[in-house]
Amino acid sequence: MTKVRVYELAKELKITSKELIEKVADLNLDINSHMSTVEKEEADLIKELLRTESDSEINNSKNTSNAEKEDKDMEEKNENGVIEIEENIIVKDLAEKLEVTPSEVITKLISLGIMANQNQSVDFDTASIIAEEFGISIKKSSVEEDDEEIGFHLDFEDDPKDLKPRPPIVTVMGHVDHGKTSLLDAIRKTAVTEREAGGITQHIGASTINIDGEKIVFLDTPGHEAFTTMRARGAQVTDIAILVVAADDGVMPQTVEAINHAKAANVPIIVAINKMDKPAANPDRIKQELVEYGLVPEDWGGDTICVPVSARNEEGIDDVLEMILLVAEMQELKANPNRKAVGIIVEAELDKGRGPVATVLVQKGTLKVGDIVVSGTAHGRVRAMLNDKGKRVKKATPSIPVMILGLSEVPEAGEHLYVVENEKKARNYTQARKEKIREEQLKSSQKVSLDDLFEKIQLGEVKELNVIIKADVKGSVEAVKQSLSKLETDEVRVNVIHGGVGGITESDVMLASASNAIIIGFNVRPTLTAIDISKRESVDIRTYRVIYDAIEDIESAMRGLLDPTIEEEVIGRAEIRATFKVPNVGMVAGIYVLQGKITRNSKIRLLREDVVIYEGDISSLKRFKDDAKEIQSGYEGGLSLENYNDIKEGDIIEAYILKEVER
Ligand SMILES: Nc1nc2c(ncn2[C@@H]2O[C@H](COP(=O)(O)OP(=O)(O)OP(=O)(O)O)[C@@H](O)[C@H]2O)c(=O)[nH]1
Repeated sequence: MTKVRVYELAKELKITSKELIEKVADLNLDINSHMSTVEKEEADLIKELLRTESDSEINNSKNTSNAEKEDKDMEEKNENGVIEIEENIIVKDLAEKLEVTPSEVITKLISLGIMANQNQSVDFDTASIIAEEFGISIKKSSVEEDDEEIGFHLDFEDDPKDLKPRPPIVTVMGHVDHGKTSLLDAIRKTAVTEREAGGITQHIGASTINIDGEKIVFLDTPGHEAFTTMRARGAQVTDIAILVVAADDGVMPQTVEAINHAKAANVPIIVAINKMDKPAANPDRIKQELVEYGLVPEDWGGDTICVPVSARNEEGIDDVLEMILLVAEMQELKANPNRKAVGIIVEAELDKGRGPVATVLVQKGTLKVGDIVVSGTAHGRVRAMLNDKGKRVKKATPSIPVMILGLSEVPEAGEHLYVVENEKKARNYTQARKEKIREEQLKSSQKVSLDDLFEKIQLGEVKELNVIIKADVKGSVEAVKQSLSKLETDEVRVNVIHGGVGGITESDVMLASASNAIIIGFNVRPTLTAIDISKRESVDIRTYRVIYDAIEDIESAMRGLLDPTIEEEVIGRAEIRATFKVPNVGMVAGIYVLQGKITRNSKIRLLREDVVIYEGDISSLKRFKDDAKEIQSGYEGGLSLENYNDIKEGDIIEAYILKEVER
């Protein structure tokens, strides 16, 4: 093996032999005079070592500012001072993480008998021994997946062996007045007495109750709206849905909506048959009705748990809680509490004194005071956390809701919250999110619409066309459902996910958005908020007067044969505030324009509770006594319809024009 004399090496390095011997004294190489020899391999390493040393001296003399250094410190270490490194790490990078020079690392490596230069990699075990030598602990960083959206590493899959059971998160849904709020109250009361310590419940959007040492988390906002809003943002927090049905009333439109929302989200349903104290209570009838919607009670051979309760008398509450725990157990709800936290915002607002506050349901990991977090375009350091009893807490484990203080702005409900390593990353993330939002506003959404259905089918992006049907009468809903289910081509089939009677509401639009569905209305119209939201969420709403037209449109769209058509554009809405009978004219409406404008030439629809009762033309439009071409929003006027007199106070006039559109 080739050997190299010390003096030759020193000469090459432009130092004296004595200096060389001093510099490598730590390496225990058994060299003491200029005539000593080292192996060629050792000589190379010494060269490397001394060169990197002089490099880093130059670097150090550049004098990094304190602020920069602090930033860097935060970047590398999490709050416990533990540094995360990958499975294999390049010596130079390891030195940087440990904040030492590469030569210091190489020296330690040589003393371990490992000959590696600064560009070679060492494995985790070696790195951890080296780190220990410098009094620093390191841990293996998990392989993180790209945050699909903007290429940030914010979340990662957990190793199944790290998962621990977590409490279930429950949402209470049901029809108006069937007792959702009362049931939640009764549950809280029961739980409070059982604990014997009555903390005053704070409204933070979700609450935790304790049953014999087991926790259950309830979302405070009953109803499926909040549930669907979150799902539309890609966040599913609910593990179990409690469907409240009043025993004296039965399955009602919102009960059906709730069933369909829960089914669309694949969330198990426990039915609470409420108001059992009422003489008219008839649980068997309720069960019969539930069967029609695919919920077959257990005692009838199905798998839907039905619990009779009286929220008013606090009866049956324990059974509900027991069933929740049972269903939760079957679901095997688990999360890894020992990692950077990921959560979902369930509520957020701007508090006058405290600034932006947000309630987070932790999904994975443990959220701690001091953590640096991002959520949508908001970021910040968690300054304080309050639990649902209003008590300050230092940490929150999976499923536990906490209100956090310290965000830069109010995040949106349904948005994810991630803990990140440092403020720099947090700022970069929110910046990227803001750019992404801008981009999204520019390009149209990916949601399905009849216009691009065929294209999406061809690209293989759509295999099922999800449809929501709303109509003025139940018969139409059924008729359309049946005709639509028959429409099927080789590539695509129609799937009616919800059908109901009444106008198209915000809740329908959110369900459509969450399920990538289109909405079809018969003789009904969307409410103003539903229109706004459909625009924001890019949900395609089609309204028809004749069932045949709808079937034909969808069929054509499925086959890519949708004609270039005439499309309507709604230009405004007005409310009828008074009606007058005018001799020789008929009924005249005193109107107030709510939105947009009404023009003399526009076509109109007369709506009563979002149901279309007449479609036609305007025969006269007036401002005070004069004929008017148009009336703008915020102004009053008079209007009469051509050949139609059945108008009432509170009716809505929707004005629209027809435009030819190219596809
Ligand atoms: N008799 C009887 N009445 C009940 C029971 N549960 C609720 N109620 C009554 O039913 C009415 C509606 O109850 P809520 O709890 O407000 O119903 P909800 O479903 O939350 O109603 P919304 O929030 O309006 O959708 C109230 O007058 C309650 O007092 C019950 O078990 N028995």
